[in-house]
Amino acid sequence: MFGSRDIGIDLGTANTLVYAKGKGIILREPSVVALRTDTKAIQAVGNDAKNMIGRTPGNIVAVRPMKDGVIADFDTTATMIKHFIKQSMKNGSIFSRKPSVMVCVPSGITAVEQRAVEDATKQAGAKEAFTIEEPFAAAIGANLPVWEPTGSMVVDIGGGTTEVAIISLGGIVTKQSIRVAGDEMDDAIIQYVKKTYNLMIGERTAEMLKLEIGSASTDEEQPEEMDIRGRDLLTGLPKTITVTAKEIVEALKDTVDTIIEAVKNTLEQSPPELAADIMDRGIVLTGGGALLHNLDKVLSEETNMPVIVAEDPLDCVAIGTGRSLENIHLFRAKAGNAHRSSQK
Ligand SMILES: Nc1ncnc2c1ncn2[C@@H]1O[C@H](COP(=O)(O)OP(=O)(O)OP(=O)(O)O)[C@@H](O)[C@H]1O
Repeated sequence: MFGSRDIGIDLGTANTLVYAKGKGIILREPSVVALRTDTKAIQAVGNDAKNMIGRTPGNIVAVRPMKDGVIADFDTTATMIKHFIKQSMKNGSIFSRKPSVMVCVPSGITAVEQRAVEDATKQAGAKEAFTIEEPFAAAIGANLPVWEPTGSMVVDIGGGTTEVAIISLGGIVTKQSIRVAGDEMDDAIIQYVKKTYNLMIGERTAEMLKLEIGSASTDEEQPEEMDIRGRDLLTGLPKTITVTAKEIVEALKDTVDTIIEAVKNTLEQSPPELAADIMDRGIVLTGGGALLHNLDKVLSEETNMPVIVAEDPLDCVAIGTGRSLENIHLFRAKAGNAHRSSQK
């Protein structure tokens, strides 16, 4: 049973979300931690820390401990998980007993890292902790019939990773995880502006360009252009330039092509029956990257499949993680099996 105080945590490379049954999303913060470089003491977590990115004095760094879709810095990740669990307990004031917690992790993490996330979650006050793979949680959150004998395909485009999976009968049949997603798009924009205009811009400006005028292909609906500020690499002085939507399409082309390639590869590995199911139901996009203008259209043209952007794509993983607790007995059984086989 999914108790009313149990929670699901989407431990994303860009954002961490906490979902509680009956309450919905009770916390949504960037996965960022600000630390002192000398003592490693935590200065800020979440929104407060994100505002410090690129603006910290020498003795403070704002880090994204999960930046590349894996846990790059475990201790900081553990501190972050604890901070968010404690904050949700305070916010929601719904935990009169210790909750069971399901944490969604990138599918590329190792068994050791998985165990470490579970330990950190327990240390933060959970009665029991489990992990779920990101594309599986995304599919549950997007209302796909994951437990049925029918093929569902989900493409979760987050900050650090794009996870593509075909699911049937409660399991992932075939999957691919690439470290190309929203962050890589921001990076591509930084490189484009640097090369074309000799202008250095920060990550946040690049992300703003992507959100405001970014697109996977050109069309009239998108705003035409946007003014941005950066540092002129020739003079060293601040400068403003105007970037057009067409230029951002060009900057994002390689990243978009890589994502399309991953989707095609996964489809190629799919058993034919499941491919036929997907043809009927369509490919479902989740994660913030799913919101890139025209990405669904381009992907549909390239695969000849219907492509649907899930409702609330940024929340699918968190919602699915929370809902998976309704089948907590299956996770308990799996954890028991893993424990027994490690003792053999
Ligand atoms: N409208 C939009 N257009 C394009 N990209 C967007 C849009 N809104 C958000 N994003 C991007 O989505 C990414 C964050 O998505 P999400 O919160 O799903 O990632 P995450 O779950 O934290 O990461 P991961 O799945 O890699 O662990 C960021 O790169 C952000 O810039």
